[in-house]
Amino acid sequence: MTRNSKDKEVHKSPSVSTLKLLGKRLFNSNSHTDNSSLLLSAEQLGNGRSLRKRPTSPSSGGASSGANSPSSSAGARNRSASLHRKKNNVSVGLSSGPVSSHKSSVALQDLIKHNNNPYLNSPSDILGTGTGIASTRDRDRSAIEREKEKERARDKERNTHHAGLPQRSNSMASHHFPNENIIYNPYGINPNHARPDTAFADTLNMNKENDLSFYMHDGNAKIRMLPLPIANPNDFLPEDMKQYSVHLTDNFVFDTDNKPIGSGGSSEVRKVKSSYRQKDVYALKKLNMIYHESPEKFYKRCSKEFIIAKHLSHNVHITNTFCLVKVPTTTYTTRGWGFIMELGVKDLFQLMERTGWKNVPFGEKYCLFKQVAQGIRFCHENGIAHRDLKPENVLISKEGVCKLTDFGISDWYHVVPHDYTSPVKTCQGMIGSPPYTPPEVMYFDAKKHYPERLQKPYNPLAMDSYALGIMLITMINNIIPFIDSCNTDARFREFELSYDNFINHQNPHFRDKGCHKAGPGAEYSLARNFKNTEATRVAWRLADPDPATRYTMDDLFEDPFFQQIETCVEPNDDSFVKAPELRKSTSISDSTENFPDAPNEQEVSHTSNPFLKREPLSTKPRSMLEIAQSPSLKLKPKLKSKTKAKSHDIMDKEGLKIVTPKPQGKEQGEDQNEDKDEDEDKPTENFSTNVDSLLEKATPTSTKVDDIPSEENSTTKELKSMINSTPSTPTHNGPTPVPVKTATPLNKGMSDLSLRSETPISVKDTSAPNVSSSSNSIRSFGSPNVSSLKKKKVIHHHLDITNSVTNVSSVSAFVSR
Ligand SMILES: Nc1ncnc2c1ncn2[C@@H]1O[C@H](COP(=O)(O)OP(=O)(O)OP(=O)(O)O)[C@@H](O)[C@H]1O
Repeated sequence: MTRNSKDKEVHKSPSVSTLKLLGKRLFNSNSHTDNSSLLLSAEQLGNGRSLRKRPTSPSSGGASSGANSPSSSAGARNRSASLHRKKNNVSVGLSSGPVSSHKSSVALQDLIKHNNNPYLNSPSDILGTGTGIASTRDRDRSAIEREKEKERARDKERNTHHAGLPQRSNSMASHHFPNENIIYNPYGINPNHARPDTAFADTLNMNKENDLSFYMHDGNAKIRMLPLPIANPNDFLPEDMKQYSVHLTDNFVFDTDNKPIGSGGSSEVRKVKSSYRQKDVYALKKLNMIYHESPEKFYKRCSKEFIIAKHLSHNVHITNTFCLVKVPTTTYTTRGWGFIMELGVKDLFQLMERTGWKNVPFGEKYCLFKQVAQGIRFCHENGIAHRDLKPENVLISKEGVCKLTDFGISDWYHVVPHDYTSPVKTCQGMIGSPPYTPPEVMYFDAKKHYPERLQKPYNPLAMDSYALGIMLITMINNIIPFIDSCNTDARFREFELSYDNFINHQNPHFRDKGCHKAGPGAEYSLARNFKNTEATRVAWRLADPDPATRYTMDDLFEDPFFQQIETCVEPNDDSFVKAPELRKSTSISDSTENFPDAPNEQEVSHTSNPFLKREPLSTKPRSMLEIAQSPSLKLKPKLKSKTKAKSHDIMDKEGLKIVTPKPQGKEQGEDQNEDKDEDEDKPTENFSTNVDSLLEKATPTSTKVDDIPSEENSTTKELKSMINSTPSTPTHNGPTPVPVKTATPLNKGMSDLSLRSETPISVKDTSAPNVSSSSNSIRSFGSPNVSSLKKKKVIHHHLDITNSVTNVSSVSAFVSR
């Protein structure tokens, strides 16, 4: 397609020139994706990109719904996509071979060692001319040396250039996984050179881990912590999601190894354990405020993400999200909110960055791809568009099952959220993570200066299809195909051109609905490594630059190649994720006394979160969605006693294992089951201090409520009154907990709420010669939980991917998760 080129004057960032520097082979062994012949010299690299973690890039205003619902940006994170991309571009110039040391504190080394995966396709390769020239490691090294000085100068310039940018967010942070051979450095900024106002930069630097002051300030001494008191999550949740416990430390403790296991633009993920069973380990996604986000916006954004994640937490391909809790300031975290989630072993990006990924058979890659597709389809069937699909947001469970995560910019996509027959709500604004963000969304990137006429409302479902296509291309090629899916990127322009060429010269019906003729062959660089024109049809149709003709998820599931991909797991398999045991309830008086002070209707009226809107109840049987339409954010006084009584009830409707406390006066130890539980698993050490007292602890930089901007005064006062009413004595000092019911499987609880798709996905997975896996021999997972996936066909070992540049630490990190 040449449409973009015509419509838009190509704007090349000055930083693009720095991309034309170094190339490095990502994988250099003979494999089905052997790219050695495509390796380019530094001059040929153009704007090649390494395989790097992609930051999520909500627009400054968020992706608002189109004409239908312009307010849907309420929950969006304010991050500058263009800015990060510019920085990304700059960073690309530093390329080097694999570096094994994870302790390097030198900025340049960090960049160098994680930039060994440039694009391998030459611009001239687009129609198979194959002019790529291998770039030797020695050449790269010498080039790197030459670049060191240049990079220092560039860093200096960047620091100056971006200082004080109004929309700077935490997503600007440069996170470094110490054990990884690719840095998560979304803006290409060396952590050690990061501008001082990147509040969460280098949070994974172990040396700074215990330095609380690091968390308290950004470079301008602006505090990025929530002001006290921290709001009660229940005040932001619909009635049927209100929680028995809202404090992390009611039922969880931090993992003693105290290592972050992941980090994103607005969060940091750590392991937490059940207070009662050491073996029950979960992920705590600690949510961070982003720049210039008011506390109220933070609460609404996070509660929306939670509600969506919880809403979807009943499918084998969705990471279960259990609770939204208050998190205290500790040596591990700053105070705030966090999600208790199912723990993933790795994310897909971390698998793909391993050197052994190139040797993963096609069949296994397609299995992963199909699992992701099934997760996406499940989201769509449940009214949600993910909108930020990328390898980093696909977790792999210890059984090797793909699970989608990060619903931070996801949204209900129907005009009437709970009415799945209502039309699709279009969106506007720049969101997502390039290059997985499709071209129609990239038109909204302010830095690209596209004419407004190109900025048209887009279909959020088509975003997910496109991202899936780019993911498949990346999985097969081992590298992302381009930096941005827009015509400012030469490689994207080449892709568009080759798409048009293929249609014009080889398959004029390629874009026709139901056309399942072969896709592009080896003469097209982004098709070559597939070695299968059926597979290229799927990848290219999903990644169709034109959203009007792009494969929908239904189209994908009708594709014969897709249908015959064999997977390890069926979409309707039970996930059987063990829900955390909640024995201790948050203070009864805390929750009851908070309710009257919850935000009033008007305060939440501008949110796009349909759960927080009061709408007339439907006459249909009440699904969770419908129930959520009338959340009692402002409880009537009579609910006080109701809530109080509720704390003694079994609250398993969210699938959480709730152990109802005994009435006052009941002796501890009366219940044999509880004793047995604790005998079986060594009780985990718990905090002796209650969360509120931790939250209320004065810190050198704690924000005074009085200091909150006037626009937030009403909310602040309400929150203050909520938390100030919290007694100093925690609930768990009260009634003795008595286990009265075992865990209710989350999927069952949720299906009882009519949230399961009416039409369960039924894909007959049969072995196909052209996608057969070389690892079809059935092997045991060796996982204690393997029995829980009884229906699963164990045919792949998705986690068994070697990494020749892995150091000891990374191996242990891999195993320990
Ligand atoms: N439940 C989990 N178990 C294990 N690791 C996780 C879990 N959730 C997240 N992670 C890790 O943390 C990373 C960041 O998580 P996530 O994407 O949810 O954060 P975010 O702040 O929303 O990021 P983004 O910048 O993409 O919006 C993930 O890529 C993954 O590596």
